[in-house]
This record gives sequence, structure tokens and C-alpha cells, in this order.
Amino acid sequence: MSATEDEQQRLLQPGNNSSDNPEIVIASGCGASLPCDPRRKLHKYLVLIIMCLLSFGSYFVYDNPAALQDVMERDLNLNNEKYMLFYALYSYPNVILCFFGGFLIDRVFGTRLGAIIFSSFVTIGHFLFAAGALVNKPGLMDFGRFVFGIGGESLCVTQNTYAVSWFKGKELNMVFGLQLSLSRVGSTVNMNTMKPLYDHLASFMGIGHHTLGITLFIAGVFCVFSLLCAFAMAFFDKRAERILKKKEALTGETIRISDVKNFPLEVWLLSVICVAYYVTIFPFVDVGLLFYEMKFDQSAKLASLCNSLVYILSAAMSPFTGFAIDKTGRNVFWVIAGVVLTIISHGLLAFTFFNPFIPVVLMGFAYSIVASALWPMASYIVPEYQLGTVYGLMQAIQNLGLATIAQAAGAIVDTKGYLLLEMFFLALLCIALIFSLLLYFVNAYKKGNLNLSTAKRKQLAKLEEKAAQ
Ligand SMILES: C[C@H](NC(=O)[C@@H](N)CCCCN)C(=O)O
Repeated sequence: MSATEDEQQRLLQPGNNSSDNPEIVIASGCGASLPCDPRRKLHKYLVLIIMCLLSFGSYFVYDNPAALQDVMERDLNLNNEKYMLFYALYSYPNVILCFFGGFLIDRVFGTRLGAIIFSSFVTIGHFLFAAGALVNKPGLMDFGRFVFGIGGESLCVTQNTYAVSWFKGKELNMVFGLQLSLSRVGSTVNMNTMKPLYDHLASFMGIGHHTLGITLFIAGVFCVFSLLCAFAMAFFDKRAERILKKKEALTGETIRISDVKNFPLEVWLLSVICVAYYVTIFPFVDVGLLFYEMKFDQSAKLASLCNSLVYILSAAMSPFTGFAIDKTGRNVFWVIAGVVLTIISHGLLAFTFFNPFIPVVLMGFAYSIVASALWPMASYIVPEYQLGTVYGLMQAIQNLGLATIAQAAGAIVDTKGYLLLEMFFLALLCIALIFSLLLYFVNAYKKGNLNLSTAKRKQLAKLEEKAAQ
């Protein structure tokens, strides 16, 4: 008997009933111990940690330019436009690539190989970026960000499809919240460590592009770490598939590009909500620093704290908001509530001189709600074999919005000022709200389950299971 068969045999040995499912059997040996049994919660949560760390490196290095903006502009002699190109080169290609990335995950690579390939793109892209800084070649840095971008967004797609495959039906919203949380820890740690790291290296190497390059190389360690997580995830996922005989449960259906035109209306509504909402968060944070300094007369340090609070709060709150959504269900109502709170927050920032910390805390909280409730909804609308493509599509549209609105936001600030920018964001949030209401009505009309309570969803799942037997 091979090791694999032996492990399967031990896990399936009769007589050892699990507490949460009488059909689950355990026996001695690591394969059947609590942390190693893929049907056990403990094993799932251990795998969840690896799943969450998949995108840690990518989120960490994504905002390296923001953390080192002044250093980059000085050491590489860049103007604002060239600096912003590092972000545009990440977003623009993804308008197309991320959709195909999602399709390739569904049709060609599968989630496991997809995660390894896209993590490799992230790592190689970032090291090219660092090498470009080391030898003072901004062109190489641009190319590095482009390669990084190819991997970064599609890696998020693989992370989402892993989450659905392991947690569909139970803790999915909390899992999405936790993923967001750890990713945001990545952004926040980056924001607070890169400059001190550069300053430390500069204290004995001196300032300049060499020091910048070494700093970026060190940051790349997190990408290597996430790449290792992609290999570990592939191992655990393959093992779970083998032990739980997941392959036998597959329908054998595969996605075709032409399926996109038959996607339910809800997919398109979700995509519009996603883009209209996210363009009022990410680009707002990008330009937030000067906003707090100019409108609220804050010191640079206080403004930086205020600006990073949206991400810090979402890192802290998302697992809890996700947990609450799991308990209650009704994802569309949660999204509507999150969008309304964001409208209040932007409204306060636009029209009042209240302490900006209050609306910013509100925004961080609202963003956690929307992110935890929005992304899991895709898994209620389409079958699993189409999920990568749907996430790819949503992120492609999101990137189109992010790339264009980021540029528009800069232009609006330059020519019309912050009040108009805030009104622009408020208009976009109203679009997000209208489409969320539309989503509610369309799905209710079709008797869909997007806004059902968790109890009702469980009842339906049981009925479907019975009907399938
Ligand atoms: C969960 C969601 N993810 C995204 O929006 C992705 N497109 C990745 C963005 C990465 C850029 N920093 C989120 O981060 O809220």
C-alpha cells in the first residue's frame, strides 16, 4: 500500500466518529490527527492562515512606492507623473490581463498552479523593480511593475477561488474578511517600515539609488514568503482533494469565453458596485495625505496617521464584520449599509470641518463591511467552475476604474480642488448605492439567495442536497 493510500485508509477507517459529523471518521497517525484531517475545523483554519498569507507579499510591495515616494523622486530624479506611472502600470494591464488570468485559472491552470504562476510573476516583477532602482534604470522599474501587475491581481483571484473551494456555505464572509485583514496588515506594515529601513541603510551606505534598490530587495523577501505559501497551499489542497475525493464531486463542466455573455445580470451589477465603490476608497487614500494637511491643517505626521487609518481599521475590523455577515446572511443589505456609511463619511469630510478622524474611522469600518459582504456574493451567483472568470472580470472592471479615476482625481485636485473631488466621490457612491438597490430587486425578483438570511440559506442547501441524492 502506498503512503497516500495508507493515509486515506487511516482517515476513512470506520469506528471513530467525529463530533461535528457522524460520517467523519478519524484514526491514529498524523493524517487523522486534528490538525491534519482536512475535514476538521482546526486543519481548515491552519490552511486558512496560509491562504491569507498568499497575498501578503503582493500587498506589501504594491505600496512600496507610496511608502518611499519622496525618496524615489529624489534618488531616481522622478517627477510626479513618472512616479504615478508605477501605479498606472500595475492597473492598466489588468483591465485585460486579470480577466484572462481568471479564465486561465478556471480553464487551464486550475487554482493551485495558477497561484504558483501568479506568485512567481509577483516575485520576479518586484525583483526587477528593485534591480531597476539599484542600477538607476526607471525603465526597468516600470517593466518590473508591469510584470508584478500581471501576477498581483490574478493572485487575488486564485485566493478568492481557494476561499470558496474550502469555505463555501459556512464561514465564507469571515474568511474574505480575514484575507482582507491580513492583506491590509501587509500594506500597513509596508507604510510604517520601509522609510525607517531605508533611513537605517542610508546611515551607513549613504542615500541614493543603491540604498533604495537594497531596501526594495529586502521588501521582496515577503514576496518569496508568499510564493512559498502558494506551494504549501497547492500541497494541502491537492492532499484534501485526494482524501475527500473532491474530484468525484466535480461536474466535469468547463468554462468557455462565450459563457461571459450568459453571466447572470447580478454579476454585472456586482462589478459596477465594486468599481463605483472602490474608486472612492483607494484613490482617495492615494491623495489623502495632502487633503488632511490642507483642509484640516494637520501636521504631516498626523495627516499620515489619519490617512492610513482606513486600512488599519479595515485590517482590524474585517474578520469581525465578516463574522457578523456569516451569522446574519443578507449580504446585499450589508453592502447597502456599508455604502451609506461611506457616503456619510465622505459627506462629513467634504462639507464640515469636524475632526476628520471621526469620518475616517467610519470609512474604515464601512469599507470592511462592503469588502467582506461584496466579494463572497459571486459564489452564490455562478457555479464554482466559472468563479475564477467572474472574479477576474470584476477585478478587470475595478482596475479600469482605478486607473482612470486615479488620474482624474489628480486632475480634479489640481484644477478644481478637494471639495469638487469629494463631490465626485459622492456621485460615484450614489451610483454604487443605486446599483446595490438594483441588485437587491433583481435578485429578489429571481428568487435568488443573495439577500437571504443564513438560516434560510442553510435550509435551501439541505433541500438541494436531498434532491440531489
Ligand atoms: C479584496 C479587495 N481586493 C482588491 O480590490 C484587489 N483588486 C486587490 C487590490 C490590491 C491593491 N492593493 C481589497 O483589497 O479590498
